[in-house]
Amino acid sequence: MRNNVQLGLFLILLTVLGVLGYNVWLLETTPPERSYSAFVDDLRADRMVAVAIRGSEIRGHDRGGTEFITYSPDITAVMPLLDQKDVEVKVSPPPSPFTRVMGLVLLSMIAGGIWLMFSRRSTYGDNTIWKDKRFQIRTGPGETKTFADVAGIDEVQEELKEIVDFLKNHQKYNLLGGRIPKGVLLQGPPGTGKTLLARAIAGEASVPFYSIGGSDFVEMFAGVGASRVRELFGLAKKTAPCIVFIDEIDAIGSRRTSGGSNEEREQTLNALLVEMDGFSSNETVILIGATNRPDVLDPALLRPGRFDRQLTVSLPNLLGRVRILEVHTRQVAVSPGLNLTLIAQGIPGFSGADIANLVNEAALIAARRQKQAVEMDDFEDAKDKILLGIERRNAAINERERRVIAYHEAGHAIVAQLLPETDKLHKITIIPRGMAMGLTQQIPFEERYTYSLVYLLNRIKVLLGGRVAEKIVFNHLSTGAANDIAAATDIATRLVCEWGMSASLGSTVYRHKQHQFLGDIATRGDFSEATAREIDLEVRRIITDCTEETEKLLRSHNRLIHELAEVLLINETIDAEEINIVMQCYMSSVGGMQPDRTEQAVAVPSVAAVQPTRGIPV
Ligand SMILES: Nc1ncnc2c1ncn2[C@@H]1O[C@H](COP(=O)(O)OP(=O)(O)OP(=O)(O)O)[C@@H](O)[C@H]1O
Ligand SMILES: [Zn+2]
Repeated sequence: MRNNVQLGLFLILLTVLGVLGYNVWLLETTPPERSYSAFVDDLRADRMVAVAIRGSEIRGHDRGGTEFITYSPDITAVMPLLDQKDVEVKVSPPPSPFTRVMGLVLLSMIAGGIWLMFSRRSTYGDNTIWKDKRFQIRTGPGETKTFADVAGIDEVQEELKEIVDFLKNHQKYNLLGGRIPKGVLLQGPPGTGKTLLARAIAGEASVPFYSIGGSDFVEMFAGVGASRVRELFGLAKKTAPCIVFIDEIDAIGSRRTSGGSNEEREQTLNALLVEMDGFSSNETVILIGATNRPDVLDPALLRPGRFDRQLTVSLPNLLGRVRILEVHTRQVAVSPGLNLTLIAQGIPGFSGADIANLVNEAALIAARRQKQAVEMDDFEDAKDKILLGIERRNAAINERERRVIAYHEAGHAIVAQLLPETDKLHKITIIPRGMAMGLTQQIPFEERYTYSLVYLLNRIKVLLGGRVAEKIVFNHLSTGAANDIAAATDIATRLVCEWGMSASLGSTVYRHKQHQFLGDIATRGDFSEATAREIDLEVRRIITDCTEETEKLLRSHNRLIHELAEVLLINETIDAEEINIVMQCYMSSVGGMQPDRTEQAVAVPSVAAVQPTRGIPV
């Protein structure tokens, strides 16, 4: 891949240099232009020595030795004058259309050549064995990934070790008559390492690896996909034991419809099923399919003897993220002070691919800063860049708006700091980034799978804290809190409808109209109009109560809002340590008041669906 890119760049450079060189040469060889009338005047005044005529172009030099070029509307008109003045005349034929066409043809051939080289070799480099542009298979003993490159998904990896053993010792299994599994379906969110796992299996077992995207099978023409399936498996069987990996298998494997709307895809799927049933156990071809949408797969694919192993690859937890960070920081120079656990804590919800990207981005930032090794602040900045977009330091924000933002963020931060069971504050900034004008970031301290009612209510209050602070200080409402309010409403709604935490509505699930529930969008029809009203009222009550409590809390710490906002206005970004200093100064001035941590936590199961706290944009 890298070689191709280099080659491509080299070719582009060559072309650019060529074009530049040609232009310079043209400039050098083209004498300064003289107007036609000036030329005729010179001719009449006997100042011409010799001219060369080509088409309408006249080049020549005068008695002073100066060269020039001019263009004549009608050469025959100047000929008598040239004759009369005894100027030496050379005539050559104008460039024929043929030469022009040849030039064009040559140029397009060069361009076409470059394009061909790119399109043929770009995706899979030297391992590509089918050079059809749309349909590429990568194979090769060159598979260098191993299980050492995969981290954070140990259970899945453990299951797959067995497959490696099948591939390595297939004779043993064949002798014993055991049936080797034919297909493994890896399902899970994007970027969690499904492709990587498949490659690592091939690498561990040192067998050929054929990789193809599901959508590559589906063509405009009926029958093409099916024949490609046969071709692929024909090839695989010849080189068994081997692994065939089909990414996005849902593109061909989704449920067949009775309407017969997509015949081509069905033919392809049928061919795949036939092939899977077809290969016998002494041809150890293991098919690995990957999908993020297992729910749409045709049940026929999941029957025993086909994809009989189904493994879920989920997003890594805290420890998993640390391990993945370890894998990816192996190739970069990192400073000894790097705390991977701290980094992993700050990136809940990141997939393996996100982490790989983060490490790369941090390394780039460190390089830009001329550092010898990647440090914590490089990671911090890389994370912000990925999560929130780039800093917009030059965004035109007037002074009053800046103040509003500072007080808004201070409001979020103070509520988070004063209430119990809230996520730890990580950073506050009033530098606009991406869509956000300012930001208060919190880090969930430990991996949370369940959330208490207190946590959820306090999270709503933290979200509302920005707007409430604005109201207290400026006595106005602004649109800056739109996202906060949406997030707060969402939590309140789910609290009532999904988690059965409302006192008046009780522990009942209400499939609320806007909520995606267990995969399908439920409609309001699941409960009565009266209940719907009650839900609305209850959600509103929660938000109103939380707003009132937040306001009470912030009003009683009015001075703290001003202090924190002033620090923010000066420093723009402050981290956890600095926030603590401001808090401590304030606390000791008011007599060591401690946050009230007496409320009782109520554990609630299965609330993992709450989005990880990724910061609260204004
Ligand atoms: N568990 C992991 N350990 C180490 N690296 C990982 C892991 N998961 C993902 N990565 C990194 O992310 C890259 C992309 O992951 P991969 O393509 O395997 O994800 P995927 O699950 O197949 O995604 P998709 O569903 O989008 O195809 C890998 O090449 C690797 O660098
Ligand atoms: Zn906000």
